[in-house]
Amino acid sequence: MDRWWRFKVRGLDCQNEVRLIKEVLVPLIGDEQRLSFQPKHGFLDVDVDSGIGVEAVIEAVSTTGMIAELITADAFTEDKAEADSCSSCSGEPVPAQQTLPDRPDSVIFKIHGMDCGDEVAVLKREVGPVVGLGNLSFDLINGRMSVVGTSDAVHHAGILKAVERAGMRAELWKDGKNSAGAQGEQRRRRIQAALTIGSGVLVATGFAIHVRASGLAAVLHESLARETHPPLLAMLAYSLAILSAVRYVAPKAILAARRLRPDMNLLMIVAVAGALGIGQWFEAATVAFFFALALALEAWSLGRARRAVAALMDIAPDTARIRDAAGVEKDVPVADVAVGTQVIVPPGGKIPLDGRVVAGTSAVDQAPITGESVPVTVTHGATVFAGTINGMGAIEIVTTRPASDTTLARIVRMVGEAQSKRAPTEQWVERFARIYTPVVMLLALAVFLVPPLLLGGSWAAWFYQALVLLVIACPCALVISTPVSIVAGLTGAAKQGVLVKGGIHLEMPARITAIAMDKTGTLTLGRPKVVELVPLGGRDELELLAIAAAIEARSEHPIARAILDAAAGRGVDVVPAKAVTALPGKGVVGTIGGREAWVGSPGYLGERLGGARDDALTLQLHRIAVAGLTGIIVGEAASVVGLIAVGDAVRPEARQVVAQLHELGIAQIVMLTGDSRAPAQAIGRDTGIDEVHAELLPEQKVEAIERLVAQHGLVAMVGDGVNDAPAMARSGLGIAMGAIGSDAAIETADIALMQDDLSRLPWLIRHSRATLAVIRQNIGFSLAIKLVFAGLTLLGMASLWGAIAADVGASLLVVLNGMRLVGRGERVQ
Ligand SMILES: Nc1ncnc2c1ncn2[C@@H]1O[C@H](COP(=O)(O)OP(=O)(O)OP(=O)(O)O)[C@@H](O)[C@H]1O
Ligand SMILES: [Zn+2]
Repeated sequence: MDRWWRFKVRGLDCQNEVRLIKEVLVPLIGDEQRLSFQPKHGFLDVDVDSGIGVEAVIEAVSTTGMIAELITADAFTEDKAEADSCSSCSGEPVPAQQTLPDRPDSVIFKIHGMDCGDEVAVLKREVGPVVGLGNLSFDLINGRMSVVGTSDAVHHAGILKAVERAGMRAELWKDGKNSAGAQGEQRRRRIQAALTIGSGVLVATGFAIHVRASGLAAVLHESLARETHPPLLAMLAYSLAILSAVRYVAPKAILAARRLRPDMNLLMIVAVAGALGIGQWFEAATVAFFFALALALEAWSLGRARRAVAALMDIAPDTARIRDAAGVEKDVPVADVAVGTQVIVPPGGKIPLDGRVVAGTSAVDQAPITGESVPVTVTHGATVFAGTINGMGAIEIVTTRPASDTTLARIVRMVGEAQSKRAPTEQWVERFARIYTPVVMLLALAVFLVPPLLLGGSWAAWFYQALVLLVIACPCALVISTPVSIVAGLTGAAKQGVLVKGGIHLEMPARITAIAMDKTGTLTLGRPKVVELVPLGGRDELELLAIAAAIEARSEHPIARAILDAAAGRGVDVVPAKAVTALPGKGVVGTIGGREAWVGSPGYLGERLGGARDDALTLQLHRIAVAGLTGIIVGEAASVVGLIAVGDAVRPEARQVVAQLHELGIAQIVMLTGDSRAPAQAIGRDTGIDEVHAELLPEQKVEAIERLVAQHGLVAMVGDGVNDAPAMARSGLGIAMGAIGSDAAIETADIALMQDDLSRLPWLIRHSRATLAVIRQNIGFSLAIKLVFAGLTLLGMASLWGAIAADVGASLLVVLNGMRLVGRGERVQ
């Protein structure tokens, strides 16, 4: 099996889809071994010898609603091409995952009534066939659904209809808070809340009348034997309570019944009807009320999570102060400010848009984005971000982004979308609930039939116990707890300047056993300086610098910047070289005055000189390496012009962070670098790194990651997200540092640390573990409550109202427990 077709499958991004594709393909080719998946990239590889044609694969995949596209007929050349293109590209690597709504050809709908994972599943079922499942993505927090590639109105109508079939209402998304739709949504929520409260009051009224007439014991479930009804007035109150409570439940229940997919709405309606059937008015009314309360609670908790994300967005002002053509200053809405507009930011004001400083100097507090409150000094040319707070100096900026696309707007959008990338525990809970509910329903049926038939129990009594079991079958607390905890965890992280791009990535840091770190810019500050100039072959220092700077003039490498700074510092006139080519991981070559010149690593020197040795040079290089510096060799044609020793300071927090990571149980911390062995090892010793891999070419970094993954399983790769993109993509979890100014880093990484500060790394691991702990507590607690009531029921000791009250109580507790994660970071610094 060495020849593969590789398909890019739109919509393939998690194990669920892998299963779907396997279901359709395995019967066609007979052997699962002939398929391999990389959900992270959306790749599906099919063995060429599996006896199936390309068309057949595409066709089969399309039946799942996803779209497969053949991208290459040979995985090996493709792998290499990918590594090459990423390592040699100087600027933007291809983002590993495209976030759907960023695509210009996508249309976004606001979906009214979409508040939980269930509804997303229904929408996928109804809308998926209309537009292709792969084109759909959901943002539960903001109630948004985006569809790729629908520009025509006919299609829109079809989508709106499909959403209606799913029992919800869609409208085109409009930015801005007060669209008619949002108001309608608010109105619906208010009505729902009012009906729920009304229902509660009516239950209490009915209860009071009922107790006065029949006594407390009779009301609370003692009256089964007697064929008495509550007083007429109490019956009226109970009926009204039930009607207002089921106003929003009944339509969903009917939908579920029609589709033969029993869900908790249907369950509740059946329980209420059953209780009425045996004359248990009080119980029927309490069940209806408490269930409405549980739904209101779910909507409220999601609303709170929504507001927490919206609060992030609110930190950017609505207006910007610009100077118009006549030179008059005026405030305009940020949405109307074009890119390239000059904006005035007063002292103490919030920066309205991303931009570059063109006048003034100030200290900017970036805490709203990075979570770090130490101000950053900005002057002419510095980049500033919407939502950050200007210090004491007035500055003027030229905007570089429209309001809808600022760094902050992207963060908010990504946190919103992160939610729809389901975490493993979330998927587990959903699968569990799908099995749990029907099983308990069957158990209820057994409880109803078995004791009266076989043991001579009373029909009415056991029918009642069966209803109790039906109520227990409702997985409310269980289903609500995980998404709420995850949204809270994502939001809490975002508030600390840690952008986690999916529920799935929020659980991973807790589980990693090894971390690979890039050296330059990650363990070191990434701002190398020229420490020493060693001219050789009769040249002087300035000649050496002039040649090196000429070659480096166009390079973006940190070493190039160091050399150019040194040249500028000594007043060297830099004439950029011609025909400059970067050799990733090795150096740079070009021509100066018609002669070839180069700058590069000792390894590259070896390549140039072939077998020839130069003892003086070797000695100098050794001396530089022992001092922990990086030796760069400058040459012209076949002769060496000199050496430049470059030093990059280790981050002050690096040592402590590595120690903390060890304490957290990360067994292996590995440094990957293109630099020479000696300086790399010096830094490794300084920081307490376990293992140093030096002199790696970019593609060797990828191989090193693959080896680590094979050895340790889940490995995180920490880098800058730009040069390290290929290695990050191969690791289980790509973490980019200092991402605030780099969109490429934000796009490629699974987790982006906005600040340029390593200490967020142990924080992230602790946060991830705290999130997992909360989720486990919640799952354990909800299941325990259910077990207790199931036991009580089998003993004939439970009551309907007790079961439902416990359910609602449990829901409330798990929601509150999950919400703790939003504010968690503020205490742990
Ligand atoms: N523009 C350049 N100028 C001079 N030397 C270079 C240049 N680019 C690469 N090199 C040489 O190649 C080596 C490896 O470069 P590479 O960019 O792979 O790693 P690095 O940035 O030094 O370290 P890290 O891998 O930790 O980021 C450098 O140490 C240097 O010796
Ligand atoms: Zn419930």
